[in-house]
Amino acid sequence: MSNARTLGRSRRKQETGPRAKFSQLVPYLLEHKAVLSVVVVLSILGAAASLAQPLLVSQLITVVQANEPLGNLVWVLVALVVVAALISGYQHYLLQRTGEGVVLSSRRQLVARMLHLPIAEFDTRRTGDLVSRVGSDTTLLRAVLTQGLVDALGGSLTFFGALIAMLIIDPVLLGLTLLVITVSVVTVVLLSSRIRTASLQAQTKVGDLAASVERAISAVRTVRASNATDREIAAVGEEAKGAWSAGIRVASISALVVPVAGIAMQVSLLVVLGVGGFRVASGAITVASLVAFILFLFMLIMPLGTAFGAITSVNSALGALGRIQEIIELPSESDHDRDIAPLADVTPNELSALLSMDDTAIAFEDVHFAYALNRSDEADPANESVDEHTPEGNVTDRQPVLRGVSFNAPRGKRTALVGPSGAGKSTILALIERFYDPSVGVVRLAGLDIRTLPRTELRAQIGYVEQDAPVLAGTLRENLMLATPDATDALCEEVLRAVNLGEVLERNPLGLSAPVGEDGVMLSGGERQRLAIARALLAAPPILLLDESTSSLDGVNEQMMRAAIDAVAEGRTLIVIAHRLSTVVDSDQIVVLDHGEVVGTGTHSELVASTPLYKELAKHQLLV
Ligand SMILES: Nc1ncnc2c1ncn2[C@@H]1O[C@H](COP(=O)(O)OP(=O)(O)OP(=O)(O)O)[C@@H](O)[C@H]1O
Repeated sequence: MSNARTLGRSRRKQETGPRAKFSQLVPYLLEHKAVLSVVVVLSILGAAASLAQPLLVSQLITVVQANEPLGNLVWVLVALVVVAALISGYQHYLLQRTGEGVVLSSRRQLVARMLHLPIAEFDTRRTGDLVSRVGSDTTLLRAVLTQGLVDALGGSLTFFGALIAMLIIDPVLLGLTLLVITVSVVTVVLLSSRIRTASLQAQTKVGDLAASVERAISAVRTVRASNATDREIAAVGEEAKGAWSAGIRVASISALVVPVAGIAMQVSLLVVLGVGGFRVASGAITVASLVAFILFLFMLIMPLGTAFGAITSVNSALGALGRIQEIIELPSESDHDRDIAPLADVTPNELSALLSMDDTAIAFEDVHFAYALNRSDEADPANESVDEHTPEGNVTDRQPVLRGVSFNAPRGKRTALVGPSGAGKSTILALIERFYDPSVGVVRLAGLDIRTLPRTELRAQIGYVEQDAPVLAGTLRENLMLATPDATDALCEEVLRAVNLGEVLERNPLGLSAPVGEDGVMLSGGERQRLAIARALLAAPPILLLDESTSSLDGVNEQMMRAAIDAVAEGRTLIVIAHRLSTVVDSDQIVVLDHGEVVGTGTHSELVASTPLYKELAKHQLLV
């Protein structure tokens, strides 16, 4: 398939967006089937109480006309009105509650799926848009129950009850009424699919807006420093305007629905009054019957009016559901495993034992890898071969990042990865963590292909210190305990001191409960990195991957960093990406990468002699 066609397809998909059917809502509703059954019973009772009222009124008129005693008729009528109102109030509460329940479970499902998505999904999706799906789209589901189902259910019962009663009273009048109603129903049905499309676009625009707010806020310092605040405000304003105009489009289509219901009401009332009056005069029906017929007419039209109104909210909910389901239906990270290889039957203890015996902790064997370029390249980046032609696009689109990488990281030793920026060093760590799978070749842990290991077991053996923003918003304690939720405070303090962060602990009276700020902004760059190292140290994994910060550190900080690395290196396999050669000269092994290829492996002195690129790097950093 040509790229142009792929692009055309993805653009079309973007315009119409993901669509949801009403049936996709059913699983959410089934979760609440007990409450919904109560609501159904209440609806039947409520409809019966409402439908009995015109009959009683008609009887009342007949009794008054015949000058007979009223008896308890009035009281029964009053009681019916009160019971109908109470039933409807309680039913409304139950539905609101269930609506909240649907929102809750959709949020839980959505977040659970999101956090299990393959890392490659996050490379191409916008954070703000994802957040907006959890926050905004899910709330729209509530309306299906509160405004949609209640009216559909209670309303349809009253509607059909009224229809039967009217048929019994006067089929001719009913025929005329139905004619008017049918025209209005057809009009509304025709409008409803347009409302759904417009609502979906509106929700997509809200997602775009959230993404652009997130973009500006997450880089607020850079934006401020670049004097770009006003431009960012304008850009966010544009997105807000997009959401506004999409909202206006929904409003203008749904505004057409309201008068249709009104007109149906008025025209049918006029017809019934006119023709009904004539039929009373001609003796075809009695006055009491006409009054009852008119009351039933209201019961017929009113649910129709509210149902017409609910069409907007139900269609908005279906638009939002489309965006929710789009994420929920994405394969999760581990869904790929079934296609790759059967999982090895190895317990965590066996894995640790294997690791403590094998001389090679991690091995790369002729590993090739390329990142998927964009979303239209829908094929799974984890499973694809670089040499394959995917159904969606030609692989010449995808730049190989690793090209035949092979090296062994010996157990208990320190291996350093060095090379120019973009050489593929961080990608190697990402493959060890199985954020991505190699296109060709194998990555082994203690001799086992890591694709045959459950990801949780694999990751339990590995500590990973990211290069950027390795600190989460929250407290020092929360950051430390991310991988080890049952660590004691004493242990936390010990690891902080081991990485020279004792001072951070002492400068705030809150100690471990001291907040670190969004992305750890309350800490310096060096402190952030060391906090991440302390976190890894607390988990005490046998293998540690460390992507050293590129930020330049002053002498003292650099010294502290080296001490921290020495502390974590003790007794474990360390693979460290070094941007400063000074950090790695004493490594047991240095692997030099260039353009995704290993161009040299050895110790510092060996590489200075054998590998011109390394010699060059060392010369630049004044090490030779
Ligand atoms: N998530 C991603 N999606 C697409 N391309 C990526 C992704 N991450 C990295 N790349 C690309 O892969 C190449 C290798 O990146 P990588 O981060 O592995 O290099 P590096 O050697 O660690 O660089 P640095 O020293 O600057 O951190 C780069 O060209 C980069 O643009």
